[in-house]
Amino acid sequence: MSVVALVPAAGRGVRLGLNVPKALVPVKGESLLLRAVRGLLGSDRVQHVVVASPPDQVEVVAAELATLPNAHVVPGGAERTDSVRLALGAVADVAPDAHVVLVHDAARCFTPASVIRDVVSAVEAGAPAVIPVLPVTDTIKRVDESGAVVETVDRAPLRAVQTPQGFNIDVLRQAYAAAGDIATDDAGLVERVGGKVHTVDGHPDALKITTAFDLAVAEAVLAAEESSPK
Ligand SMILES: Nc1ccn([C@@H]2O[C@H](COP(=O)(O)OP(=O)(O)OP(=O)(O)O)[C@@H](O)[C@H]2O)c(=O)n1
Ligand SMILES: C[C@](O)(CO)[C@H](O)COP(=O)(O)O
Repeated sequence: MSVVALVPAAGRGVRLGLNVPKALVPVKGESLLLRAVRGLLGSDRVQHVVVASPPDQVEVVAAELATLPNAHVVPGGAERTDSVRLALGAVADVAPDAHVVLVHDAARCFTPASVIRDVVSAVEAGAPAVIPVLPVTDTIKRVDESGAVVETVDRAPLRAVQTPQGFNIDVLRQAYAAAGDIATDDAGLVERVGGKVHTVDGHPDALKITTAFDLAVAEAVLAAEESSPK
């Protein structure tokens, strides 16, 4: 029985604005993708990784990951949902004994190993779906079409969702078989088919790099890690 991670990495990174697929953007000389895949395999709880690459960059992405054992590359799709679906389709060949599947954004490459392990452990303990979450720290308002505030939302029960999201593989296959349209959140697809989604603690370092500001934050995180004593 093995754990396989799917890494959607086929996004264009439009909001980052560097004219290169975001997964291939380097931070201190190493791409987000290389860091994300190495983090998964280095957690010691993930045996195989299937990366969904920009379709026109499959060879580039394969070369980027050539030093990592058990990293496999497939062409991704137009939307994140398509990329995850294509990677999920490759699991039967890559890891036929997989019982747990993680879905982890390449853009969350600084996720600590402890979060990856906690997600895998919770699925192995019997949860059909598990997501890492953080409390919402901002004040949240609901507004109308004109932008006027309708109410102040109670943030106590709200959580911001990170990856890796973990699933019993049969549950994720069932959720994707039923998914008709675009959904950026895999656990949301499980909810739609009536599956229970559990949470574990996320981590601030698992931020999704979307904008230039996020990239600057990630560089600061890395610099802090490198300067902290082991
Ligand atoms: N067609 C797509 C779109 C996104 N992703 C991946 O899904 C993750 C989350 O998407 P996001 O952060 O929105 O990335 P981009 O789509 O690249 O960003 P943008 O919308 O700014 O272009 C990323 O790892 C991205 O590579 C993917 O595999 N296939
Ligand atoms: C899965 C996810 O990372 C959870 O925050 C997120 O939903 C990815 O897609 P999005 O386009 O950034 O919403």
